[in-house]
This record gives sequence, structure tokens and C-alpha cells, in this order.
Amino acid sequence: MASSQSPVHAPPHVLELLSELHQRSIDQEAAIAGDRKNITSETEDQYEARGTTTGGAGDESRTKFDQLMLDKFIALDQDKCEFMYQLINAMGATNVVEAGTSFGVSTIYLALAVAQTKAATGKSGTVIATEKETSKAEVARRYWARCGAQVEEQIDLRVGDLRETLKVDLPVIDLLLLDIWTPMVLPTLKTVLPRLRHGAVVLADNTISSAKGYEEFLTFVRNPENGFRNMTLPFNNGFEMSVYLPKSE
Ligand SMILES: C[S@@+](CC[C@H](N)C(=O)[O-])C[C@H]1O[C@@H](n2cnc3c(N)ncnc32)[C@H](O)[C@@H]1O
Repeated sequence: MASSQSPVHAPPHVLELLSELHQRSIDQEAAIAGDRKNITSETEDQYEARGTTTGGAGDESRTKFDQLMLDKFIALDQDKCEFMYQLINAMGATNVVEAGTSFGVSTIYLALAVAQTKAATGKSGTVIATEKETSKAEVARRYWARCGAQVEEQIDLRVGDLRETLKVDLPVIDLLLLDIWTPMVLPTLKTVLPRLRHGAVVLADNTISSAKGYEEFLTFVRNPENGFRNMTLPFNNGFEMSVYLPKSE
């Protein structure tokens, strides 16, 4: 049987750019740690162990971690990006939040899908991308410009700490991607939660390989009182899909 082709509809130069960027991300990760798991769990565990609040040893540890990640893509795996793209088209999602953005690889998939659902439904919508590092945000913008207006015009990139940048001007959200350091995951969800629509999807990356870092988040979404129904999708290292279905009052 023929293997399935990519579901992504995009001009050839965009597909070529995506392949190139995924490959660069994979090569970088291989060069650092052997595989993505080692970056996200070992390095993050060290980071988390020293704390994430300001002051004390946590600051020094965080600076080293941020410094290490400054030139790294750490892009979401291609099959996860394609799944997300399919899901947005299936849901007719038009308002999406991405935490975080890095050099903007997964953002390109989100933008392509949102452009298509907007065209199909006539609804308005935006991909709200978030990145705290100015230099990474600049590079992301350059890749989006290479993709063209179809991608570039969908994206509202908010540069700075997302715990601040997501506090304001959030439309009703259809989908939230959590692809960020694990200590930020639950604070991000709690910031966006009041704006999630009934049936919104929350996707969180590496929930198996970084299970320790995800403990608080998973406890929260798996508590039925919080209104989510959850499934760990069998992608590499785990990809948690939580659907927001709160009981009506
Ligand atoms: C795993 S990378 C995102 C990869 C991206 N989704 C992709 O597939 O190309 C996580 C990014 O989140 C950013 N980040 C970490 N903490 C943040 C915060 N508090 N606010 C905004 N961005 C943050 C990091 O600088 C990093 O670039």
C-alpha cells in the first residue's frame, strides 16, 4: 500500500523551506544531545530543579538554559505539525495561540491551516505567536516573509514573556499549542483558559519524555473538575490532546 502523502497544501517554495528547517532542527538536536528527549528532559529538569522564579540560583540556571537555546530551532516534529494542520482544517479553527514560537516552524503550519479555514468559512481569525527572545522573533519573521503573504498575514507575533503578552486582546480561542519549557505550560494554559471556546483543543508536546516537568499540567487537565478530556497521542515522546468540554452551568 502506498504511504500517505503530506496533507499540507502550500506552494512548493514553502514546502521546501519547511523540509529544510525541520532538517536543520533535527541536525542541531542531534549535535547537542543525541536526541530531543535529552534536550527537553535532562536540561529542563536541571533548570526546573533550580527554580524558575526570579532571584537566587534559579536566575543563573535560567540564563544558561536560555543562552543554550538562543540559536536552536527545537521545532515541533514534522508529523505533529501535519497532524495539527489537519486538526485545524477539520475543526474549522481560525483563532489559534502558539506558545512558544522560536524560529517559527510550527507557526507556518498553523498559518497555512488558518488561512485555509478562513477562506472556507468566511470567518476572521489569527495565529497568535509568542516568543520572548527578540533575536528569535526576528528570524521567525524572515522565514514567514519568505513564505509569502498567505502565511505572513495570518500571524500576530507577540514578543516578550507570554504571561504578559497573552493577558490582553485575546479572541475566543479554538486551539492552543503548548510547545514551551514545561514550567511555563500550566501558567500559559491558565492565562488562555478564560478565552477557550467549548470544544477547544489544547496540544502539549513531549508529555511522555518530559512527564516529570508536565506533572502539574497533567494533574490539572486530568482533573475532571477542570473540564478537559484527555488523550496521549502516540507520537514520538508523546503529544497530549486535551479537549475543553466544561459542563454548562
Ligand atoms: C520548543 S521552542 C518552540 C518551537 C516552535 N513551536 C517550533 O515548532 O518551531 C520554545 C520557545 O519558547 C520560548 N519561550 C520560553 N519561555 C517563554 C516565555 N515565558 N514567553 C515567551 N516565549 C517563551 C523559547 O525562547 C523558545 O524559543
